[in-house]
Amino acid sequence: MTRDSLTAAASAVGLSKIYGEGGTHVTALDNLGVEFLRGQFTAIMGPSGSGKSTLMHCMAGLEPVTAGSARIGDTELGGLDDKRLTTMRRDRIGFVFQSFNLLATLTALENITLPMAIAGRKPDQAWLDRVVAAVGLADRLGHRPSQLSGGQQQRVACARALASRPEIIFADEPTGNLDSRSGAQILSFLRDCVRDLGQTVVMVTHDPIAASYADRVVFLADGRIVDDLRAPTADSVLDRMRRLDAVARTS
Ligand SMILES: Nc1ncnc2c1ncn2[C@@H]1O[C@H](COP(=O)(O)OP(=O)(O)OP(=O)(O)O)[C@@H](O)[C@H]1O
Repeated sequence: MTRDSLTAAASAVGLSKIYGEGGTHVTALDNLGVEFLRGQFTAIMGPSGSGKSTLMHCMAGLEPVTAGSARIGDTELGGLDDKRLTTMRRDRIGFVFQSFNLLATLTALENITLPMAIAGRKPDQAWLDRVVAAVGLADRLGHRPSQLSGGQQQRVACARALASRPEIIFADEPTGNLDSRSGAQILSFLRDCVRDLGQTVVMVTHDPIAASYADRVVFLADGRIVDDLRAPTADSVLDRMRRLDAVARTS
């Protein structure tokens, strides 16, 4: 079986998102189609305002779509009421944001296990040990966020996203607030989770080096997918960005 014959962890068909109405409306996503395959690390790139965050928010059920379909696995998000959407996000999706969103009063371990505690689920201890070892935080589990560096805090946020073995992790510029060394640790970690643990990760980034950790880069412009690059390197990503920029300036 080739990787491309794997099933989609998330998919969009004819996805449109329009903010506002009448003369002030903004078309953030324009009849977009995409599949994010299981066990792959996909980066989403594109100029500011091209719709990257909107795409991720619609795919994660954080924003309602205006038209078309957004699915997690076989589940059509448009068909879920608020309660089912909340449960689906909690049970099937992991999130990593630019601001780490950790609770200041909880320890690293409590932050990691909080979503499962809220869901009333017991963590799989062997898996949790593996995740904690993979993020290299075994000796920091009793620390509170203020006692951790930015990179360590983001590693806690990654471990929290992974703890419940979600079907897909959405990461919105996870290295945006980190120095390059801490950023490289997070990116290596996400890549290893995909390669070694079979995790599916979709990450928005502006950084060609960050994108080069992915298996695939999807480029957005004006709410549409305009390019799709496999096995990216920082150079090949930069090259595509320059080409797309040149096309945008002449059109
Ligand atoms: N809540 C909102 N209300 C109105 N317009 C919005 C809203 N959120 C986003 N937009 C608009 O939708 C378009 C796409 O925004 P989005 O944040 O998805 O882009 P992006 O590619 O993630 O940008 P950036 O790289 O700057 O974060 C932009 O024109 C933006 O101004």
